[in-house]
Amino acid sequence: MDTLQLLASNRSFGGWHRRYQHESEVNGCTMMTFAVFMPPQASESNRVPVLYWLSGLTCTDENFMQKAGAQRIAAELGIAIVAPDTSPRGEGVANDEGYDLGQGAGFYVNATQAPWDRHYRMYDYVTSELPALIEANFPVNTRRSIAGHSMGGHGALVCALKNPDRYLSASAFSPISHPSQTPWGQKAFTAYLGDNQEDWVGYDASLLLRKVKGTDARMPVLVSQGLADEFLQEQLQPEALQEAAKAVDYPVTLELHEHYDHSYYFIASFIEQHLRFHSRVLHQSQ
Ligand SMILES: N[C@@H](CCC(=O)N[C@@H](CSC=O)C(=O)NCC(=O)O)C(=O)O
Repeated sequence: MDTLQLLASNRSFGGWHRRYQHESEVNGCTMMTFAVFMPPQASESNRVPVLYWLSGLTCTDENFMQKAGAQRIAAELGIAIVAPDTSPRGEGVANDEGYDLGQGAGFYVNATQAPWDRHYRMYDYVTSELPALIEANFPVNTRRSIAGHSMGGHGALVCALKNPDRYLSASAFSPISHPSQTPWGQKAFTAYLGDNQEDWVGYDASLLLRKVKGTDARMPVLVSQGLADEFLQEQLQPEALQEAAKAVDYPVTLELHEHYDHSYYFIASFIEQHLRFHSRVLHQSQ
């Protein structure tokens, strides 16, 4: 545990919410931050499964933990939740004036373009470095699922689709479903990955889905989308994901909810459903 610096500790529903800072090798950053909710069932003799949560633009590890209201159900279900920051941060880490690029907007990709390629390797961080750190330092097992919101909902889908051996299920609230065709995604991918759109394919969930072959491993995917979401048409386009899933017969369930917007009020309303969805798979006997 000596590589982890404890920033905060709060008792919550019989378990613990804790924030940590550590040095990230893949991001070349001394101040990566993440939060963990450890349910009361967790112990060295009862290691629990983990849901990784990826947040959206402008977020840190704190938005989900403070606003989603996930702890009560995670405590009941015996699931740990790990919420990383949305980018590397600190002096010397490239940034942009816009809220949708740079610190707070890492898009969960490995950047290939200067100046971003020095620190922005959030895909490797989320799929490899962070799980290894969590599994070495906390009473968890290797049963993992992944979920997120907006930029993070899309990140969760990409991480899951590219690593069907590492995750058992995936879910997303209001994901940026087809980022290579929508403004937030195009801005970020151009900066992080360059102008050649062929280099974007591996980070676009709708395009990745279309590459799934009949014999490839599949996992259950749940997507929740509010119909009053202010970003729905311009940025999110869940129909692209739905059509791609249909084309390759992938088990994606898209649920549309009237009157709900893009905010954490929506996430808080349906997080219990998402946690129970993941729990069924995470606790399935092996
Ligand atoms: N212009 C807004 C945009 C930021 C925003 O809406 N962020 C969402 C995620 S959007 C997609 O990734 C968010 O989760 N915000 C944090 C929160 O706690 O609600 C702005 O700058 O506010």
